[in-house]
Amino acid sequence: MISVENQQQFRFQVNLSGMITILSNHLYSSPKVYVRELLQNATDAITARKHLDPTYSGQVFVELSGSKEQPTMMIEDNGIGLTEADIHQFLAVIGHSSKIDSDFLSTETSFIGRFGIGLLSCFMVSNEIVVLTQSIHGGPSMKWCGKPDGTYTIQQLDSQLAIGTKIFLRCKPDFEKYFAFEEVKSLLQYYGILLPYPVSLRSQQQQAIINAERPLWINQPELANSRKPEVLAFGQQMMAENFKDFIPLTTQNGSTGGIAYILPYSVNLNVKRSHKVFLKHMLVSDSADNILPDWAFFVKCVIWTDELQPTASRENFYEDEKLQLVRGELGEAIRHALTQMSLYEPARLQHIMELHSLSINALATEDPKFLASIYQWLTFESTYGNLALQELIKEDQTLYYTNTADEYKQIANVAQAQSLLVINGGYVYHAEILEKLRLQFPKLRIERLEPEDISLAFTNISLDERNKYYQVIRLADNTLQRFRCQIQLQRFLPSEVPSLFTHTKDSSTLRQLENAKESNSGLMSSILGNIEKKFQDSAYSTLYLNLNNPMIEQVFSKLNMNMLPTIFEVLYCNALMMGHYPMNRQEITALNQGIMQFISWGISLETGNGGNSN
Ligand SMILES: Nc1ncnc2c1ncn2[C@@H]1O[C@H](COP(=O)(O)OP(=O)(O)OP(=O)(O)O)[C@@H](O)[C@H]1O
Repeated sequence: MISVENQQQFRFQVNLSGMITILSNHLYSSPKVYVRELLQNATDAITARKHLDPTYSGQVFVELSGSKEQPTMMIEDNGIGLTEADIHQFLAVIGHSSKIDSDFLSTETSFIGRFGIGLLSCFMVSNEIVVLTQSIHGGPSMKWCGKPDGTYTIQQLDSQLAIGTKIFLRCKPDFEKYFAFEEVKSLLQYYGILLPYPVSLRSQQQQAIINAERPLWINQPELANSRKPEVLAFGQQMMAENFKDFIPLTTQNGSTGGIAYILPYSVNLNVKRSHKVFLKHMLVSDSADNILPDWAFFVKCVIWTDELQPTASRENFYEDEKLQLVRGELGEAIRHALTQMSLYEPARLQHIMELHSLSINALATEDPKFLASIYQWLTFESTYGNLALQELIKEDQTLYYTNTADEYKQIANVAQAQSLLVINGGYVYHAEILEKLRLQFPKLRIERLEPEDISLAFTNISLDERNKYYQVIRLADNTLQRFRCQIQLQRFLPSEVPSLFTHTKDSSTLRQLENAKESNSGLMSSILGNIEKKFQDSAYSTLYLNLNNPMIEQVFSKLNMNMLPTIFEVLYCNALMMGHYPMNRQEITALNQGIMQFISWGISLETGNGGNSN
């Protein structure tokens, strides 16, 4: 064993160029972010100076010069500057930031930077970073020169500079486009459009003011409603979408606010959420996906916040309690605005709901209060057409709804012809919403309709008819017994529908078990077989045959008894297909044999042999 006295301590060595490769390949989305990091540092330096003198007004100046082959950039701020000690402590130590205490995750800060790595992003576009700086705390002006191999030099300047910092970058070969005037201008605008102090850009030939006007409603989103054209134009500029409507957002403490622009087209639930977020006036992300509740996928937001913590890549925010609170409150602001619209601007709400029913429905299933305030405007497919619930309620009858689209398809024709109001609950969230409404508002008379309930609207055949067709009904029952299906001869509308298949819950379970058994073998199949036995006695389905239908009428009154078993089997299989029920092996075989039989009858008729053999 090595004794403690013999142990030697070493320091980790950092391979800076390796780290830069990691950062540029995995942390930063593009070399463009060097502009963001420089602008952020300048902003933080101005904020730090403002802490000492709140009346101080900051400014940032960017200059592009050098030759076409090797352009250079200089960014100058009149912020707090750095002393020689600051340089050694912060500029030259990777991962050390002057902007935060050691326990940075729990500390609130008025600065954007916090990780002490942002400046390294400049090495993506330059092989040298030169910093000239004069601290507000006095001391000589300093020059620091850092290289990507991890070496740096530091020297005192002979002359005294104005308080602030100038950073110089010389472009690496092949990165010239990141130093082009238009590119730098658009990057500065992209990140710095909302900065509260002037940012300007100059080259030998051109100059530009980056953030000429800062909208008034940025600090007071409630003002946005009275400046609609301006706010919509801002949305167009920010997100290149032709928005028509928006909802201003603020949280209770006022530290986060923004504009939720309503997307002018429908989107599906899986659409990528991407909101633009400004942190302390600087754009940090244009693809933040965790700042609003999931249901709010019908809005694209511009958010500004002073309180959230960005991740090191700046592309998203830490999932902490603060973010959860902010997300909840921003969601609440949208919900509140929609509820207010339901009271005072129903047409506006209706328009939004038509475009974004999926999102609104998702919210309605989550939130009973919201559901209560907007349910009248929810639109459903029904046997009376596509109508808002308030129209359907006016009909003054029970609102039946099916649980699935298949159930609806199966009974819609019949229900329609009998003026029965049935809603298709098969769309995403619809059955869930109707069930919630049923429990929340018993007065609305909403009922779940099982396919077997539809027979309530059928007319029984007369006693005479029953006697007349007794033999045929028995034969039909016997034929379909092997499918555990019973026959009901009734009259219903529309008369074009010859038959209708319905089944009980047990029968539905049994059908699923049978199908599962067919596609499994061995042990699994015998387990399923045992379960199946439990349902066999109670699992009956019903095939309603419609005596109003001329073909059924003929089947019962005119046909040769020999042909009937095949006809009933095919009618049964046809009704299954119409109801979109998967068929088992026995049923498919019956259908095949039936079709063959019909073909052979057809041929016999053609050749004059009659059509009554089997
Ligand atoms: N323009 C500037 N004025 C004054 N100090 C600066 C300036 N730019 C950089 N610094 C100093 O250099 C340090 C390192 O900067 P860097 O951008 O690497 O990290 P950061 O801004 O602290 O954190 P982050 O990595 O989150 O951006 C800063 O903490 C700050 O002390």
